[in-house]
Amino acid sequence: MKFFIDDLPILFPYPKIYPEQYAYMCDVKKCIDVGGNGVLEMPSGTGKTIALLALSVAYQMYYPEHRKIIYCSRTMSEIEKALIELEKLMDYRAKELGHVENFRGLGLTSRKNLCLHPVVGKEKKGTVVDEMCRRLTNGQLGEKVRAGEANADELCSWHEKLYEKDPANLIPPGVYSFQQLLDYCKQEGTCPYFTVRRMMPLCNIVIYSYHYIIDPKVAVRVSKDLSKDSIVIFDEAHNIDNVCIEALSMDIDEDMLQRATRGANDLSRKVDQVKKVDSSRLQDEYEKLVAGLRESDMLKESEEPFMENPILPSDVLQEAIPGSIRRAEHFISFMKRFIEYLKTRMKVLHVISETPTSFLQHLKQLTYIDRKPLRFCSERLSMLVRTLEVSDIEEFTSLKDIATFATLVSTYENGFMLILEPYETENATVPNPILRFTCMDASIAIKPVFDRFPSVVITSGTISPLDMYPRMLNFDTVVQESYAMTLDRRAFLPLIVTKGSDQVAISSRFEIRNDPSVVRNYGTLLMEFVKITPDGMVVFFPSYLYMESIISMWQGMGILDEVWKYKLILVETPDAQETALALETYRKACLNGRGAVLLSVARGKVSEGIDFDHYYGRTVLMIGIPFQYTESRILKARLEFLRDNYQIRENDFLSFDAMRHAAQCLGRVLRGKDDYGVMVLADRRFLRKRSQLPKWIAQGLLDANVNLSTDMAIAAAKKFLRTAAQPLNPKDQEKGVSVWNIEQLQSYQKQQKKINDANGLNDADSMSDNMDVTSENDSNKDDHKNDLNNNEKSTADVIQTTA
Ligand SMILES: Nc1ncnc2c1ncn2[C@@H]1O[C@H](COP(=O)(O)OP(=O)(O)OP(=O)(O)O)[C@@H](O)[C@H]1O
Ligand code: SF4
Repeated sequence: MKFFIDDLPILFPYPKIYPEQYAYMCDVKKCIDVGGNGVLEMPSGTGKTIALLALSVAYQMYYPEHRKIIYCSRTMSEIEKALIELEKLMDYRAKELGHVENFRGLGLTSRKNLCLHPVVGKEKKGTVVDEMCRRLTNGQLGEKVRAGEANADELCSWHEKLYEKDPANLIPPGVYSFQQLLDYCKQEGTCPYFTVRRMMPLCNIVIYSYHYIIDPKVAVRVSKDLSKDSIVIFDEAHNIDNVCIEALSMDIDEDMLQRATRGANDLSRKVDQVKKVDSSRLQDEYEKLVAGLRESDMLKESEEPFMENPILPSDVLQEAIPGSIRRAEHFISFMKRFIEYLKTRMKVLHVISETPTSFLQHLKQLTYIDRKPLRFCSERLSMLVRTLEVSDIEEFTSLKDIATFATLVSTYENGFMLILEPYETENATVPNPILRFTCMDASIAIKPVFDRFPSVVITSGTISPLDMYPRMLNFDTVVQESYAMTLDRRAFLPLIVTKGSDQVAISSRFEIRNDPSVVRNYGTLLMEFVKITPDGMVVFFPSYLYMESIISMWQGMGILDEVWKYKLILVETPDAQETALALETYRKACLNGRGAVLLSVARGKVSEGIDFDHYYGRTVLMIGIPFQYTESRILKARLEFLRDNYQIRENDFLSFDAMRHAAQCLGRVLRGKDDYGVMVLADRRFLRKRSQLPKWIAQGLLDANVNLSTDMAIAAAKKFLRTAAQPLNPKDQEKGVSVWNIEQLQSYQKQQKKINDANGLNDADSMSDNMDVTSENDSNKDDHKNDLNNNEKSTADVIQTTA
């Protein structure tokens, strides 16, 4: 279908468009036009991806600036999905335009997923693959090989092959899904990972994970050459604040310190060896440092440093490396002293929470280590590894982590905290200390993105309340919208169940969550829903610990035996492979008619990106509200920070966070307009939190369907499932309610134009007013009284799951 938004011709690869897609595209265009940021919440399964791609590609190809598109998503499967949609779009454009455009669209994922090396590619851990690859692509070694001084076998041939190709055309124009990229590179004998990395400045669109643009350690290497007028899109951005925080946080444990000591000793031995064989190398490095040269001045173009500076480029000191760490042996003993200091700090048996400033003061008192040289630790270590021409860099991973920590702790002050936890759990008696350097301010890591790129669109199916993101991430918006879902039939049935059939209130509140009557009522709810749900059903718990305890209680009550009669029971575990196996079995059981119920946790892998479309998910049951573990010290520190600095109250944040994850779980079962499903919110407290649901879910929640008991919910769901299972009437679609053909779209546009002319507005402006779109400001005026008391203690592993 071809249509215009203002003067921009859009080629849309489907014969029909959903009204919300059109409204969404108008708003995205508005953001790009005025060079501002947008926060947009679009219902699940309403074709957000293709709407974003169709609009941004049209924009890029039509206007002379040809602004590059940076599309960031969350998981590899989502990136792959976007690449496939992009391919579909470009095929359609070629058909409509009568020629294939000169367009290159590539996706980037980690080396682990793209490596073709027969040995490295088999490694399971991403960090190991990265380190091994760095050794095989070492720029210094490459030079020696080319000069005939080293054996070519020590390098990766897939990487070396790239040097034989035209650097401006390592891969011909086109859109490549990951599979197509791998196939092409296999055929050419080139490395897919570096093909994409090197072609990024020449791509029209790059689709990759947020980390590549947010995490300074990666962004400086991968995204530094992207042009400044690029259009940046963060899709599935409901967790973006956590990604920002993780980028600048790190944990140190005793094992890491031991390995760092070994690394420092090895490095020391290497220095001695080099001194004996070729002392001029170290002297040369020293002289360069005295002359004020920095690592960036010494690296050759094709060379990558051993480690990137973990801090934001704007925070890197533009000064010479301090004299005290210029000599290799001085630097190593400096690092050793720092590691020993950390080891003594770890011996404390009570929790310590301190600011970076007080940590540095204490460090100085005990060891005379100054802040300044600490700031240069990561760069200095990277230079030394280069000078020593070390190739077994895996040995120094922990030392690298300690250098990263040194640089971070000495650079950042506000918005950061150090928390030393001597015991893993509250009841543990054997110490297992962890020193956590935690960032509490998500706006720090994302600031360079907002500073550098004029248009940043943050979007997801669940980011209510929308004004929370601009506050937490500290940016201004030009558009902030939440779209309702247009439907020509009821496609989903949200139900709030607050009590069992015996009228006992149900809730996962800490005080009552293990009460046998509550557990039994939750069990009965599950049992009854299992009986009436066809095929697949997904159940979400607030945490692994609660899930385990409730499952064992259900087992004792005979509930699981009853469930078993109707469906296969599968459970998500923290182990990714086990969960993948459970999911595979689940799908098989849904396909062959046995039906299955998957017990999983909110914030877990299943809730964050697995789609249960059609018969894979007809009911989603949310047992309790997935609040974070409020006793976590990191969370407490962050809450305090948000309150003091961004005036976000603790309870507002906790309930926003819980509800975004609950909504994310609910959205799993509705994957398109022809899909249907029941969404059960089983907790008394959902009554008060109702207004915090995304607009599209709240819109489907009728007053008659809140505050239900189990039997009432079952009656409502039974009726709904019976009606929704009837075949779709194609005539319904022709009414122009939930889909528009071109005539319906044009007639809508004409009507809009008339209204606009009368009001003196432009098309896009009025779209929101007429599309049942709300500004979040008025949809979330909820009172969040006494919430802290109600917030629950779940488990620390919820936090781990999130990480
Ligand atoms: N106008 C349309 N007509 C028919 N199918 C469409 C249309 N737009 C999108 N689709 C299809 O609908 C499906 C769902 O789209 P998509 O996965 O992009 O949804 P989404 O909004 O990104 O969902 P989520 O954000 O929850 O992942 C896709 O298979 C897509 O190809
Ligand atoms: S260069 Fe490419 S193929 Fe070679 S080890 Fe690294 S990721 Fe693997």
